[in-house]
Amino acid sequence: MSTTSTVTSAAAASVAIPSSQREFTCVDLSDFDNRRDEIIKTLMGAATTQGFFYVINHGIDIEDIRTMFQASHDFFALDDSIKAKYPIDVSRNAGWEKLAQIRPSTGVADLKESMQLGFHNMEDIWPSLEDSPTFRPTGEKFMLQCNEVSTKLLTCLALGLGFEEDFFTKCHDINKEDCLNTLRCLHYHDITGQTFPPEYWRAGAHTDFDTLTLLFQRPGENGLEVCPGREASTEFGHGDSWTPVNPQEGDIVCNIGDMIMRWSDDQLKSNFHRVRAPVVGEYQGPRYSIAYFNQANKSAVIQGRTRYPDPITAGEFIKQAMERNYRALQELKAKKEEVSVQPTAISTIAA
Ligand SMILES: O=C(O)CCC(=O)C(=O)O
Ligand SMILES: [Fe+2]
Repeated sequence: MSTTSTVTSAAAASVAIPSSQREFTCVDLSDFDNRRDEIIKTLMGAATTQGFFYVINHGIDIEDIRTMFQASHDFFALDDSIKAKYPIDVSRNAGWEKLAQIRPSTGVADLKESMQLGFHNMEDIWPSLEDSPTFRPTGEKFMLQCNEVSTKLLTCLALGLGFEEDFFTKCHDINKEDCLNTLRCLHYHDITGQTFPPEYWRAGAHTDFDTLTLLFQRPGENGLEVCPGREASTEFGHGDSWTPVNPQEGDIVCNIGDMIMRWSDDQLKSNFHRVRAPVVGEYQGPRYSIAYFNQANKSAVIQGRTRYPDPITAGEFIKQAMERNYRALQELKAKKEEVSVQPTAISTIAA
């Protein structure tokens, strides 16, 4: 398989991967209060270039991460008829979906299922203790832990950009009803022995709509790749150089999202990333990952200082991003009649 061919079609083959090795910065959060200036420097270096970095010594115990993965695994192991009791509600960006997220970079559904969880208005979406005894208590604890790490990072990003230290954290207030922070548990199905058409990915190339994503993955379950540089020269970066992101167990992979890229007048970089569908001969077993998306509260006003001085609420920002996605899918459908694109509400789920 060629690793140098240039693929420019939106439905680029997941097997033709121009790839390169890049080093990702490690942001060490240990001794946070005393090392804050050093942390800000390292973090800003990574966030203003690759937009992807590892966070270590973040304070979440590795056993807590394993416990969360186990709870996620156990939830996804339930029969679909049980999971379907908690269907995705796009207006709340919460609930369960399977083979339903279609991205404009592929035009076909990601090979995955996911369960999204928010902090408020979730009573009918958290799986009952009868259906899944561990999922809710484990998930709620884990979300608080992710929020603590996010608070440290958002504080450093605010200071690094020359804002007051609580500039971002006060807009990501999990105690407010309109908080949009979300935990997404992901399960990429076992595809052992299967070969898919080239446009199929576990997660098609995309940027996240949010401010900051914390991503957890398990050892040996790789596949995440990043294409640093929004200036990616081909459509969705498909023909550009992608780098595998393979963290050590317990490290958090963090990435900058579109919302904070605009807020920072493009200083912080939200970059394309994707998850490959492994091919026969590689490990094609299941892959589990967990993403915690920080998004500013719905009513928070995002206003840049130079390039994007026009104010926009976070709610409106996300609505516009979803509409852009929807339009892009419609255009793709019109352009490629042979690609079966059925944009449903789920095709617009955030990030
Ligand atoms: O599963 C992964 O590693 C990445 C998932 C992702 O990028 C997303 O859900 O936005
Ligand atoms: Fe993502």
